[in-house]
Amino acid sequence: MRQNRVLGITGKMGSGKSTISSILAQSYGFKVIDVDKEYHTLLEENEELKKKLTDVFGEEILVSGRIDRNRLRALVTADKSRFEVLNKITHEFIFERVSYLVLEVFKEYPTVIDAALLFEIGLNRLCSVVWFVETEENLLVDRIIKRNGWSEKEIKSFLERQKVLESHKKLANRVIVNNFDIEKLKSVIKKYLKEDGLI
Ligand SMILES: CC(C)(COP(=O)(O)OP(=O)(O)OC[C@H]1O[C@@H](n2cnc3c(N)ncnc32)[C@H](O)[C@@H]1O)[C@@H](O)C(=O)NCCC(=O)NCCS
Ligand SMILES: Nc1ncnc2c1ncn2[C@@H]1O[C@H](COP(=O)(O)OP(=O)(O)OP(=O)(O)O)[C@@H](O)[C@H]1O
Repeated sequence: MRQNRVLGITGKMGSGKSTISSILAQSYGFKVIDVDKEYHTLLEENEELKKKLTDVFGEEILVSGRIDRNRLRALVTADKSRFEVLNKITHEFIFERVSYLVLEVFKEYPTVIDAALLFEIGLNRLCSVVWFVETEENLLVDRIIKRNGWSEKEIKSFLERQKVLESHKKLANRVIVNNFDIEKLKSVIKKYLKEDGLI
């Protein structure tokens, strides 16, 4: 299933995956698959997924017939086992969608898969190289508060869920440290792209 020039970028929420993906798109012509966005589209458009989620979590996750992610988030952050059920249902759909994009839609292009849960979902199987992005915890929480406006409880719940990602660091081909400014990040990206034969 492996292809050339499919770069997986993973790491915790707010670590800088999207920032790196944008640099790769703008400066090096990569196509970007933002897995969170693809999943949000699936929630809007995939009737089978919607039905499975409402069967399990109830009609209370719907607002005007659409899945409301705020309601879903409140429901699962309050209960770990529900988070696991949510993952089990959604990851199958996500894998199918991203595989289609990589293997069909973007097959002629260098492509980035941006996903916090790259290894959990098994998307690493589509990648030729995987980079793990790492940012100091206090910088990370500040950036998420600024960007998402979430409560500290919600952030902690997600970061707790993402502790498992630390063990994925050793599964990646590289660790990118993103504690510095954007210019530093750009120069590191250029170096690693060359070394990994991606440009
Ligand atoms: C919990 C939900 C409802 C929250 O939705 P919301 O729009 O508020 O957040 P969003 O989807 O933008 O995710 C925010 C951040 O949390 C990360 N994240 C999302 N789901 C999970 C999860 N199950 N475990 C750990 N981190 C997650 C995302 O990668 C992102 O960094 C939603 O994320 C969800 O249904 N997740 C399950 C599907 C999934 O695993 N998506 C991640 C694909 S990488
Ligand atoms: N080197 C940096 N210097 C300053 N700000 C940065 C740097 N890298 C990323 N940021 C900022 O930190 C925030 C989080 O970065 P980004 O959105 O790229 O993370 P992410 O890993 O894609 O997060 P998520 O998985 O939640 O989507 C953004 O507001 C981004 O602009």
